Amino acid sequence: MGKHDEPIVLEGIEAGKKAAAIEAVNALIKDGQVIGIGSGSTIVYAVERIAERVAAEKLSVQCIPTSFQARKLIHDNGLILESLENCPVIDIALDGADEVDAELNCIKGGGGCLTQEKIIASNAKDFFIIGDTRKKVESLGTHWKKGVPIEVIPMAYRPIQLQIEKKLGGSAELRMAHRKAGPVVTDNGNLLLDWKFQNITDWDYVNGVIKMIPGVVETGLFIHMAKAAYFGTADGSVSIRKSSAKPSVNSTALPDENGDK
Ligand SMILES: O=C(CO)[C@H](O)[C@H](O)COP(=O)(O)O
Repeated sequence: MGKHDEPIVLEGIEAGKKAAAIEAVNALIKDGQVIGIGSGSTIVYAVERIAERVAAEKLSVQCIPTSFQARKLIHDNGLILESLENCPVIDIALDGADEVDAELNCIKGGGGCLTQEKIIASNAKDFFIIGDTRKKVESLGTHWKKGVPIEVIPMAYRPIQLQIEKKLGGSAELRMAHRKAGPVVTDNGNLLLDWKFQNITDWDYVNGVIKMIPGVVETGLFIHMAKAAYFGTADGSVSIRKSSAKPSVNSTALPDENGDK
């Protein structure tokens, strides 16, 4: 690929993110909902579309952020900012992902916001992923080579690194900041390890092992949490990967292959 090709490729990826975000917001957002707002670059397109629909259709929705970035996004788009204190039950959470496997298990936390993202997703009646088609894989780790993000209490980062490597192999690297000396510090004042793994098939087991290590706050493994994932391509087409799990009573109806509910 020549250097002049790169902007075209990037434009295509952005077009895919935007297509997925718009399709999901059009299909899933309804008047009166409490909405969990994820973090990253794809969610920006979703929030912009929610704001457009709120203005055009006079929708009344309340938004709960998963990060400093999401909080500012909600504010900057003129949407109503809420909290889990006031709205402990969320109707729907929308978020990006770093990778999504065939069972809708996700790696999240590339942007370092995994803990609040998981709190919001786990308190939502339905959790949906949006992303460009690079994120759609059969098994985790196919394209995403940066590892599983893990948020840890600062004083414990070194023993946690050693325990993960001893119990599960691979390498757990402390995430370092760019344009600031030292490590990345999360919105919660903690540090991040990126665990580079090999040959993992049982993600539920792995998630449990990591979570049991004292000092681990949360992992970026979102196992059996998402109801569906919307993947967009550069030409604007969107495919939906749905969970095979039985929907809950309050669950949002999904379009079928023809786009019908
Ligand atoms: O988990 C996340 C942040 O913690 C993001 O949702 C994930 O990294 C995907 O980001 P993007 O939409 O920029 O590809």
